[in-house]
Amino acid sequence: MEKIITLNNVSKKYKKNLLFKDVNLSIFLGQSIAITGKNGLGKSTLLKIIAGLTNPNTGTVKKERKVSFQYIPEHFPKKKFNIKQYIQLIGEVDGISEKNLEKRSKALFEEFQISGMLDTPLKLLSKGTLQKINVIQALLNPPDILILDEPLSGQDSYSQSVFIKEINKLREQKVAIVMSCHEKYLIDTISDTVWEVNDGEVISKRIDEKLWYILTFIPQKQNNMLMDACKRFCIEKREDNFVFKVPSNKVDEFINIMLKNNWLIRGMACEKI
Ligand SMILES: Nc1ncnc2c1ncn2[C@@H]1O[C@H](COP(=O)(O)OP(=O)(O)OP(=O)(O)O)[C@@H](O)[C@H]1O
Repeated sequence: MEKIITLNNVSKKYKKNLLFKDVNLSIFLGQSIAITGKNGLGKSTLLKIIAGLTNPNTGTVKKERKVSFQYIPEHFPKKKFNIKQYIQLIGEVDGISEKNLEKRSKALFEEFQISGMLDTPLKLLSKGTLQKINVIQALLNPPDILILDEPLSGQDSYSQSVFIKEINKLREQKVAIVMSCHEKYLIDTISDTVWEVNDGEVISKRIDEKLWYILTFIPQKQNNMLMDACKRFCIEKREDNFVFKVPSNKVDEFINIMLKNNWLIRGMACEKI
């Protein structure tokens, strides 16, 4: 993998508040990094440093070559434009041809189910819809590095699944993804590396351990039979509760099948082996 960004001894503090010290990390094309950590420890600040929007107090962020960035902030600047005008403007700034922009944005509007609200001014949209516009904006013209601050905040579960699908397409195109994130299942689905911000340090971990989900379901109808998919993963039955152990790469599909077959989800936990 080609290295594109190197952080050398990066430290950041606001007045006496030291967020992190001597961070030495690299970003590679095609890598997908999730920045985790408790609220207020510096995840957004680290993203801004990588994007060149905030300077570190000490250390350097070295670009190994010319790279294109797309930074998606957590909060959206509420402009006077409506959705369509805003996306057209972004297309012009990015130099996307009119025809291409029309085709690509139409498909994304449909996918994110916002085709019916294209004339709505941005200032009237909910936070979740604004996040969708943010993500569409990034997908229109994939950069070398896509930086996302809390990309799923406010998004409904359907949009989350569209987002996951689109981000995985970008990973296939070797876009580097760096996002701050609290949702464990999202990290598991789209990240290969976690940077954990804690106690003034940023620790990098590869996600190479296999993750399993322990899921508890009960059937809604007494006569509902265990279908093949669940027979494979069932590890225990406690009264009406069936406990399943499912590998992370199968968990979405498994939950969908169960819900379609009228099972109710009662519990979910994660374990590493
Ligand atoms: N421009 C600034 N001036 C002064 N302090 C700041 C500034 N930006 C951030 N901070 C402080 O730095 C700390 C880290 O903020 P940051 O937004 O990076 O955290 P975070 O981990 O992204 O938080 P969250 O999970 O809540 O989004 C916070 O205490 C915040 O108040």
